[in-house]
Amino acid sequence: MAPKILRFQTEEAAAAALAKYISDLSAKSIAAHGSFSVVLSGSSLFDTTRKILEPPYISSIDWSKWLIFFLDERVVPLDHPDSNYKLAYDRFLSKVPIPKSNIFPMKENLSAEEAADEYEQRLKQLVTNNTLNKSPITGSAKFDLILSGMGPDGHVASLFCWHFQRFEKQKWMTVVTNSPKPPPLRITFTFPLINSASEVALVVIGDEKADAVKVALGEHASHGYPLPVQKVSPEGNLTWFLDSGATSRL
Ligand SMILES: O=C(O)[C@H](O)[C@@H](O)[C@H](O)[C@H](O)COP(=O)(O)O
Repeated sequence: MAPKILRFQTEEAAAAALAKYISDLSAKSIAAHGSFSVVLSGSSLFDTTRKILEPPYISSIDWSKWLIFFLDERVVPLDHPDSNYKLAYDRFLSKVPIPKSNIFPMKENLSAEEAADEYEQRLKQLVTNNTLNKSPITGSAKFDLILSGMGPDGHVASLFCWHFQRFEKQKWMTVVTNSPKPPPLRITFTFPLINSASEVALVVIGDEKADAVKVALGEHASHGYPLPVQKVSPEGNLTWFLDSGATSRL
């Protein structure tokens, strides 16, 4: 399906639209199957998700039905300043009544390979016991929503331009040992898992993202050696949330 490209004059307007989009999807998913599975990336995403913590959403959303997963994680303890879990907890999860048992961080104190395998097995188990939906096309977990940022180089999750992990076809999770964005050791969803989702929102704010947005969405969008973000093509819907900085080169 063609992506929906939402352009906003200001980051404030993008944040307001993102909060409504998340809230609507939460209500729709809970009505359809009793839960809302949400995958979070890291970094600046939590600036733009801030309005979900404000009225009316903070009290209208049924937080008890949310299930939280992590798109990528740095291989550090969960209370380390570099941890995506810690960032999500500090900026978002600690402020809403999502039951702790509904939050699925990657395991600490394992090697990167062990932690990636363990997370993949845990996701498979959650599909088997019907906690997570399953894609009828790929057989992968089918998340209700993946909320992802994009790096200035067009990376998503920890899938980077010149790294082989972006071509993974089988595994749901993989390891990156030399991330150009520090820290270097990471665990990440692969494209087969990302693209099995019902909805992916790409939240891209600021003019340092404008070049990659131009490559991905511009009139002469490159198809030669696509940026990782250009490989985001979910079974369901893809929605871009962009501010005027990010679209300044379109
Ligand atoms: O581990 C991380 O850093 C993130 O999960 C990563 O994939 C992030 O979404 C992009 O790097 C964009 O980050 P910014 O929004 O800060 O540019």
